[in-house]
Amino acid sequence: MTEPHSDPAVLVEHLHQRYRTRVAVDDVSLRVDPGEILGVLGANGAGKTTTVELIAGLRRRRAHDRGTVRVFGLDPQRDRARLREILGVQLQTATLHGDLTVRELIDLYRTFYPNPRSREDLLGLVDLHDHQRVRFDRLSGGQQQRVSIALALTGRPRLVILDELTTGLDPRARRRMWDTIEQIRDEGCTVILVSHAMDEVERLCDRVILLDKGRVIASGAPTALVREAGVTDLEAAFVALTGRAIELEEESA
Ligand SMILES: Nc1ncnc2c1ncn2[C@@H]1O[C@H](COP(=O)(O)OP(=O)(O)OP(=O)(O)O)[C@@H](O)[C@H]1O
Repeated sequence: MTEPHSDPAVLVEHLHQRYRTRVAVDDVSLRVDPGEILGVLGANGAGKTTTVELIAGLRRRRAHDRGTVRVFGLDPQRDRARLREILGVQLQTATLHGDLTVRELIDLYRTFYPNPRSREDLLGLVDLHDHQRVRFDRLSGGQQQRVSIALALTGRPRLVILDELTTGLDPRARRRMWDTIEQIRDEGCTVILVSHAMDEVERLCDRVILLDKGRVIASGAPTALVREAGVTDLEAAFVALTGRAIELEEESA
């Protein structure tokens, strides 16, 4: 592979994160180039959420947590305010004001950014025009998830981090979200996608990293990983590389 020439969107070097005695992230290094979609794969407990939350500046680092993270040159710990202007995050545990309607939530988020997407645009991206006057806490789980994706995209982020983009969405909504991700990538947005869904990763991701017990055990284009593992699809490559199916819980250390 030739060396990319542009400055990286995300550069992670020798990242470690420990919770008491448990090592969650163990010497992870990765690079995401502008406009790329990077997939982060791994079994439950592999360290995916910890890694992306460190990139997003959402986990506190202590002196013994080694390694560096840069997002468009910013340090997520030190440059929080500037990072917030260029980063959109949809996380597994989004906590939103449940008593606001979809429309009110979007309008609220639009006030946080200097050049937000229009409400109409956001409702269209996640196909929620018909539910804009419904309170968030009255929506189905899948609809709530689509709202959190819209909110992540409100500020026209340069980097968006999506944790379990389409888990729990019906097939039509999944395809719609895939189109949305391709659309924002075409607009120049860089995407990190944490996923267990191999069809989604194969369709969307330029490259993937495979985490196992906090370490990167493989990385590359989905087709290259499949070829290297000598199998026919990414799911089989995952099993060949980790020795287990992606749905299985990692045993506690
Ligand atoms: N706040 C925390 N305190 C203590 N341990 C934690 C904490 N967050 C994560 N861990 C542990 O760190 C390890 C990595 O967790 P993480 O949530 O990053 O994994 P994951 O790959 O995102 O898993 P999943 O697919 O289940 O979301 C796990 O062993 C988990 O139990």
